[in-house]
Amino acid sequence: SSPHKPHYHTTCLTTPLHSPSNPTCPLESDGSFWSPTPWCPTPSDGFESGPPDCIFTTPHIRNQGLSVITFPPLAAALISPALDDSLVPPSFRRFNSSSEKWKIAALPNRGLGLVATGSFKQHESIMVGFPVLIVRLEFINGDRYSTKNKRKMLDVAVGNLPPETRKQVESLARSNPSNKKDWIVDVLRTNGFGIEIAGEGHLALFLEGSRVNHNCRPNAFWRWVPSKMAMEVVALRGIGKGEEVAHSYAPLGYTYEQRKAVLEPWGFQCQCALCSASLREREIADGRRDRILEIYETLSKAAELGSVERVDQLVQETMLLIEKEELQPQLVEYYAHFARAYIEINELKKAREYIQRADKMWLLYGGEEHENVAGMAELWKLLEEAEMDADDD
Ligand SMILES: C[S@@+](CC[C@H](N)C(=O)[O-])C[C@H]1O[C@@H](n2cnc3c(N)ncnc32)[C@H](O)[C@@H]1O
Repeated sequence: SSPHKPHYHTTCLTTPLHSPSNPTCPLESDGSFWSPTPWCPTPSDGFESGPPDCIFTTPHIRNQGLSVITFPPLAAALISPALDDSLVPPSFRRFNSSSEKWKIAALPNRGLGLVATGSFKQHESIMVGFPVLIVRLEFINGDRYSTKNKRKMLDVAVGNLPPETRKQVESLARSNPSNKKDWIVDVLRTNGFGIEIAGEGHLALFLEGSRVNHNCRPNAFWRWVPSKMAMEVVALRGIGKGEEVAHSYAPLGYTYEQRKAVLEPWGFQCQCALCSASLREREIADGRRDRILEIYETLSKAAELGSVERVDQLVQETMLLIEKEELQPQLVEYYAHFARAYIEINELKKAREYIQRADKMWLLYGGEEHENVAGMAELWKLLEEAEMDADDD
């Protein structure tokens, strides 16, 4: 058989997404898959106690290779559902360049970015990308490793990648990082996407996906699809040919100051339309955003007081503010919140309607593997219990 063909047990392919590890999964020690053999620091490398983060590389996956620095069971949980390229549906393999409707182009004041070369409908998939480097967040941010050791391990992880991939990773480096020696940490901090593997935070680097710039009123969002080991950029609204595709690096709904604070690590002055609007316009937007949050908190109080009219009013006000601020993706959380309030005041028909809407939106935005499958199941259970109680009365 081909030396590049991964060896795997089919049981690994059914590893539940968020189970920390599958004891039948052989990947942790499977040298025929990881190449070179995974490397783990020991006390002689200055590493003290606890489970070490190891370096895993698979040089051929998805035609570009992947290096991972994390705990061994997490490396197995990351890769096992997505091991076999042939099991990945065509839409999740590398797009054939003739079918791509985007290009990477130079843009004023923000380096390179993604530009639509065709139009996209709302919720259409724009780009699918696979990670080339994934690093456990606490490996970078924590102090279990010295700066020197972190640098050494990151250099090895990148050095293990095929030359073409390595070159592309290097091209993501800024020309003026504050510390040139830590270029790869800088690349990860300014280009990495936060993903979770079995509940643990990691930074994932994508070659093309990392070129998507920030906009506070984005026309796109991205999601991590664990079973395909892929990130997908999806249109939030219709996008026309020639438009820049941008997502928000900051959580949607933040005020100007909050955005400024979270965007700080990227080291750029946000000049999106919302941030460079007049002070008056910014204050209006911030006022609405603050009010949305205030209602979120007030809603359960109104429900506690049992006032249906008040809950109705607050729900309507939130919907209006969300529309004005173009924060529709946030509705997914608000629908669930409205439903909880309506359950509390026994308005079960309304509660059911909002749970249905939340369910639909989670699927729309998060896909089948969205991060709140358990949360939604719990909400449905809550409703069904309330409905049974009501029937008993
Ligand atoms: C993930 S990269 C995006 C691709 C980047 N423009 C490039 O040329 O590789 C993030 C960096 O892009 C720049 N950037 C992204 N969005 C921006 C914006 N709205 N305004 C100015 N610079 C931006 C910043 O330098 C930021 O650190």
